[in-house]
Amino acid sequence: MDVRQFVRLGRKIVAVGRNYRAHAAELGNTVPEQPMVFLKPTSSYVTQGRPIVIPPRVTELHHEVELGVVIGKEGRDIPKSSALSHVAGYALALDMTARNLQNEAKKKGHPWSVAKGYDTFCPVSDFIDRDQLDWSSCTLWLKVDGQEKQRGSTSNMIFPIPDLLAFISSIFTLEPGDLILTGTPEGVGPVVPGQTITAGLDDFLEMTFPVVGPR
Ligand SMILES: CC(=O)CC(=O)C(=O)O
Ligand SMILES: [Mg+2]
Repeated sequence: MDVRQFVRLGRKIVAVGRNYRAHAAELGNTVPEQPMVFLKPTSSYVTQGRPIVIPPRVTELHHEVELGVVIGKEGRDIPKSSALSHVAGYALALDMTARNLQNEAKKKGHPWSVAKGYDTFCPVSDFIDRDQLDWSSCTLWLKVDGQEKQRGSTSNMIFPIPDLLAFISSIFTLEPGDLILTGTPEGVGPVVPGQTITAGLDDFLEMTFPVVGPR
């Protein structure tokens, strides 16, 4: 299985919010008592070689670098103890967020689908086989025009991957090709047309996406 397959197969993108204390704090949010889950459409996928597009209504587009978990085996009500056997591998992903629209939605108690769901709002790296990565302690980093904005270790997740898969599969059947976004560490911030985002996992993987304005 490689990234083309999970993008093609990808039935769901299930994202988790506020899974790092320092990120919840930087946006003035409380830490959730159970994983906070939302969906992004698979039409938001974009792979390297294509740009992230800022839509006209979006006045503040934020980067959120996240570890993505690619599901390899179907499961429902998966116990934590066997959750990792459902993982085919990983991908680095950006949960691009229209923060102005998310802030409006939060005030009104509306869902985040619009703020999180535009085309190109889920840039992803190549697929990483599960044997190649220690998911429990890898470093996610992100630079804008070469300047570091985010750096955090997956060891700081409030809900680690087995807990996330157990919780999410109590709601949705997890299917091969699903991508789980595991939340972002601190340092989120805006990007504007003309900038370039580079993000990586330790010095093991790197991906680059230019940012462009409305088309
Ligand atoms: C405030 C958010 O957008 C939550 C989120 O997506 C996260 O990664 O945390
Ligand atoms: Mg996020």
